[in-house]
Amino acid sequence: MSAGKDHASKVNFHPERPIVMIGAMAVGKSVIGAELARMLGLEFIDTDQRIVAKHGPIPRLFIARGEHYFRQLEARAVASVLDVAKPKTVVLSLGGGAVLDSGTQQLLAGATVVHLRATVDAIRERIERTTGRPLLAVDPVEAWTRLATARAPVYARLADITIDVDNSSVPDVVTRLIDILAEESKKENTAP
Ligand SMILES: Nc1ncnc2c1ncn2[C@@H]1O[C@H](COP(=O)(O)OP(=O)(O)O)[C@@H](O)[C@H]1O
Ligand SMILES: O=C(O)C1=C[C@@H](OP(=O)(O)O)[C@@H](O)[C@H](O)C1
Ligand SMILES: [Mg+2]
Repeated sequence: MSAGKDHASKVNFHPERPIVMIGAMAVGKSVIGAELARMLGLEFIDTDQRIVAKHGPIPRLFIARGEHYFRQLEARAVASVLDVAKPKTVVLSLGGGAVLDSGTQQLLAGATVVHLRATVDAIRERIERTTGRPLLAVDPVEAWTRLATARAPVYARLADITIDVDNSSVPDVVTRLIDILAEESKKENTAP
């Protein structure tokens, strides 16, 4: 048995709704979402990965078709998972800007939404060295700060759970998150 299943069975946590990871660019939605899914024995879906698999790299899409087109693909990718009669209990990681779509915002009401939150200092190195995010192509630290600040109220409004990820390893964040999810689900199940 994997360590993941072991931990999950110890906390006896079986989610009833999809778990959706939101937050600013590079905070860890993709890697933490994937690890959370592995630990819980659930399917993992990343909307950006789905778009790239079907349409090619995001920077090229932004240049060839524009950001608006990308946002339509993104909203459709979210809807294909959440806008169905009985959404599967998957872990779904979104891109940082996906939550700006009003249809996506409505669909998130049927999910457990996890907001991963980081300060710019904690992720400065990541956004300076990585490529592949067209919105961070020029002056990444300034661009990240501007977008993260503008979107922060949306993340806060949509989140059921907010986790500060600064100075925490991926396994640490996942362990904390599973404990919180299990605790929340216990509260829901024992509520009068
Ligand atoms: N808690 C963490 N500790 C160290 N590195 C991390 C952590 N979270 C994410 N990373 C790294 O930061 C980069 C961005 O992570 P990613 O999951 O792609 O972020 P997002 O999907 O939020 O944009 C990746 O290289 C990833 O391995
Ligand atoms: O915040 C954004 O607008 C974006 C975030 C990216 O995903 P990550 O948040 O996973 O980096 C990706 O969807 C695209 O480059 C646009
Ligand atoms: Mg990602």
